[in-house]
This record gives sequence, structure tokens and C-alpha cells, in this order.
Amino acid sequence: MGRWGPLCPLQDDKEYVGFATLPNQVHRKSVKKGFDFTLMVAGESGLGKSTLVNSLFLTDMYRDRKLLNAEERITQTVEITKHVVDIEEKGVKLRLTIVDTPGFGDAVNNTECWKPVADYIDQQFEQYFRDESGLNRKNIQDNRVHCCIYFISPFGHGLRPLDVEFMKALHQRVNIVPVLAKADTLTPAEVERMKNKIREEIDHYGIRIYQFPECDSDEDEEFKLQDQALKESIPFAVIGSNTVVEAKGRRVRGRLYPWGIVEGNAGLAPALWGQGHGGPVAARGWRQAGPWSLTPPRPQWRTRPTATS
Ligand SMILES: Nc1nc2c(ncn2[C@@H]2O[C@H](COP(=O)(O)OP(=O)(O)OP(=O)(O)O)[C@@H](O)[C@H]2O)c(=O)[nH]1
Repeated sequence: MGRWGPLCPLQDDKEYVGFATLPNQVHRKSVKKGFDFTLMVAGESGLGKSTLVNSLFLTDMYRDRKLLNAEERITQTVEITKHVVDIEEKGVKLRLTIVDTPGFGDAVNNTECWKPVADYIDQQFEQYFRDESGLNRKNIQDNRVHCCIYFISPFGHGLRPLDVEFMKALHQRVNIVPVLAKADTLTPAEVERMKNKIREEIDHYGIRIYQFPECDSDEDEEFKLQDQALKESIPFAVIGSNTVVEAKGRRVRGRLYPWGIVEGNAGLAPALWGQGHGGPVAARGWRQAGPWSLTPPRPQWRTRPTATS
């Protein structure tokens, strides 16, 4: 029988079993059990969804696919596919599920092309609801889609009608994080122009994208600045790559150009940085390798939950 705080003098903290230890107990239990997070990628066909997923998690999630050529192995996604990776960081387990959706826009008739994706999200909610209402609730797996990274084409003039339709169909169901795809194909000025246009249109069409939580007032200044920069960077400009290239004696995932290499950062959510930072076409967070390197200070990624269901 344990000792209860106010009634019993404390001998040492370990013996204390009062309600003040509850947060620790809940924390320990959650850490032991691990967390589930499901991330979806959606958008027009060929914008680099599968490639970015691979780049972000530094794995080849698509290794089972038929090998076409050694460099660019990814083929078109034709159905909703799920990939699960178990990640462990400092003893905390994360079961990460990536849901890749077929790109749309290729068909002659694209009416309601968002429907299968919306249905998928709804089904996961229903499944979770059924599991929670059942008798055996101990080992429920949470497959609800927590966040959807929505890819916007860099080749248009802002949002396309299909983007508006798609995001409006999804914004009540899931946290949407819009990204400007293939940012290496634009100059920094073009990236900035596109971002402004997209922000305006998101506002204009009443699309509700994911809002980052307010930064705590007791956070340090540096963190507040990073937080602010992150919020102002939406939609994030992203660059993905499946190929490993050699830069300054290091092997990195990147894209090789005549003027140098655009390199990605390692980590869980690294490539989703802000606007262009100067240099031919390198987006912030990507480094140009070579003698003319334009390396920006690498931002420290502080992992925080960015989306909740
Ligand atoms: N320039 C550039 N090309 C990219 C980038 N990301 C991917 N690509 C290329 O774009 C092509 C399509 O990439 P995928 O990842 O298959 O695109 P997807 O959006 O998954 O396509 P679907 O399966 O049709 O939905 C591939 O040849 C990639 O190498 C990028 O950031 N910049």
C-alpha cells in the first residue's frame, strides 16, 4: 500500500503516490504505449507527393514497387495506399502512417475526384468510433487521418479550380497543410509571388487550413521568432528527391542541377521550410552544395504536435 501525500510525511519522492504524480504516470503510460499519427498527402498528379514522403522520412517507402530505373523508382499512385513506419526517438515510440492518394487532374472528367479521399477519411473516423463503442477498447488502433499535406502546382497562377474544390471538400474533415510543390522550379521571387497569391485565394474562397497553435508566452525569444517565421511561411515551399547525390564528400538526398545541388535536411519534418532565401532556385532549408554555397542557417526543428483530430 502506497503512502498518500498529505497524510504521510514524504521520505523521498519515489514513494509518493499522491495525485501530484498523476501527470507522470499518464506520461509514462503514453510513452510506453507510443503514439499514432496519420499523415495524408493529396494533390494533382505528378507534383511529387510520393517523392516528398520518401524525402521526409528518409526511407524508401515505395521499395516494393516495380523497379523502373535505379534513380527514379516511384511510379504513379493509382489507389489510396497506406505505409506504416515505426519511429523511436529518445525512447518515445511513434507509429506513423502515411496515406498516399492518387493524384487527380489526369482524367477528362474530374468531377468529385475528391470523393474517394473524403470517403477514406470518413471511414477511418467511423472505424475508430465503432472500436471505441465496442467491448474491447484496450488495443484500439487510431487510424484517423490527423493531417493532410495538400500539394499545389508551381506551374499555375495560384490555386486551380480543382484545388479549391478539393480543399473545400476536405477542410471540415481534416487539418489541411498546403504546400507549394517542386519549389526548385521557381526563383525565390516567383515562390514569394505564388505564396502571396495562394494565401489571398485561400482567404477569398473561405478555405479553412490548419492554424498553428498560439506560441506560449513563456517560450524563449528564439523559439518565438522561429514559430512566427513558420506561420508566415504558409504555404510551405517544398522540394523532394529520391536520389542520393554526393555533395562536398557527403551523400545526401537532393536534386542535381548544372549550377549545384539542392539538398534536403534530415529529420521528421525538415523540408517544410519557408520562402526562398536567395540563390538561383534554392528554397529555404535546402542547401546548395558546391563552392558557391548559399547555406542558410539551418533552423532547429522543435517537434511539437502540429495537428489534432
Ligand atoms: N523538380 C522537381 N521534381 C520533383 C520534385 N519532387 C518530385 N519530382 C519529380 O516529379 C515526378 C513525379 O513525382 P511523384 O512523387 O511520383 O509524384 P506524385 O504526386 O506522387 O504523382 P502521382 O502518383 O501521379 O500522384 C518524379 O519524376 C519526381 O522525380 C521536386 O521537388 N522538384
